[in-house]
Amino acid sequence: MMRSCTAALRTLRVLRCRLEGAFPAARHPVLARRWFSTEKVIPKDQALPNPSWSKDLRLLFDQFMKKCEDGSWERLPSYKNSKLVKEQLSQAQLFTRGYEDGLGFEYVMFYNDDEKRTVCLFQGGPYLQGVPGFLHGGAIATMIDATVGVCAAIPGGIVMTANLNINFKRPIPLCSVVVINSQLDKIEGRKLFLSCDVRSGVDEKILYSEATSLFIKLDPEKSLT
Ligand SMILES: CCCCC/C=C\C/C=C\CCCCCCCC(=O)SCCNC(=O)CCNC(=O)[C@H](O)C(C)(C)COP(=O)(O)OP(=O)(O)OC[C@H]1O[C@@H](n2cnc3c(N)ncnc32)[C@H](O)[C@@H]1OP(=O)(O)O
Repeated sequence: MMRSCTAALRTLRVLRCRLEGAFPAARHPVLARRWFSTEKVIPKDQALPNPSWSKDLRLLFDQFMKKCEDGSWERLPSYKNSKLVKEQLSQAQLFTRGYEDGLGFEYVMFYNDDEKRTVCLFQGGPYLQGVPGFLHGGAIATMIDATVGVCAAIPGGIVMTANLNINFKRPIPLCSVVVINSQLDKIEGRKLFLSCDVRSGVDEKILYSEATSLFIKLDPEKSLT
């Protein structure tokens, strides 16, 4: 337990250094305060298997962890209640991480720096229902946004979604596992263009959705509000 906490803290410190390096956040007054508070962090990595994960999600997770062994891919940890926010926002947490295990968004992301790709393994739980038996389109859009967002933020620093275009081709059964595969296509000044597809987990035979997106690197001189 002690060892895993220390390892988690070390990973968090490394991630923070990487984010600080990648993000000129220190120069953006509002976001820097929110993201890089020096308050003690209480880590709970939710991007790790829990009992709600299906056999397919576990299998894909294990396959990607194998790909991490040679360093080409890395798993991106997630921290609930990680005190990345100041006191007035202490109730705030990442939208996708606000559910009990298995009920909402269960996912883990992996990043490949050489290929500028992010893959998200996602299992959408029963609280994400839209049409009975299927995932709500907003939940799918959320996970697409989160995946391409991470794919943009790692090379791009502090970015926000300016445009997200999704074609929903097939409905995604509730509680099934899908693979969201995103890549950075091009950078033009502050603009980052990304694309992604969503396919059925394990066999990847069913193409559920396709999306393109535009992320904009925030200009530290401009106010967000
Ligand atoms: C991504 C998160 C990083 C955080 C990482 C930290 C921890 C990781 C943990 C979790 C990660 C979770 C990831 C979640 C991702 C979720 C991301 C979001 O959902 S963001 C919320 C939704 N988006 C918004 O609310 C943005 C609202 N819009 C704006 O605030 C602004 O429009 C702007 C996007 C900031 C851009 O404004 P700005 O003034 O800076 O730029 P300009 O308007 O001057 O435009 C610059 C350039 O871009 C062109 N542009 C702008 N918008 C569009 C558009 N919609 N379509 C096409 N082109 C656009 C504009 O024309 C300019 O072009 P040019 O320079 O050629 O003239």
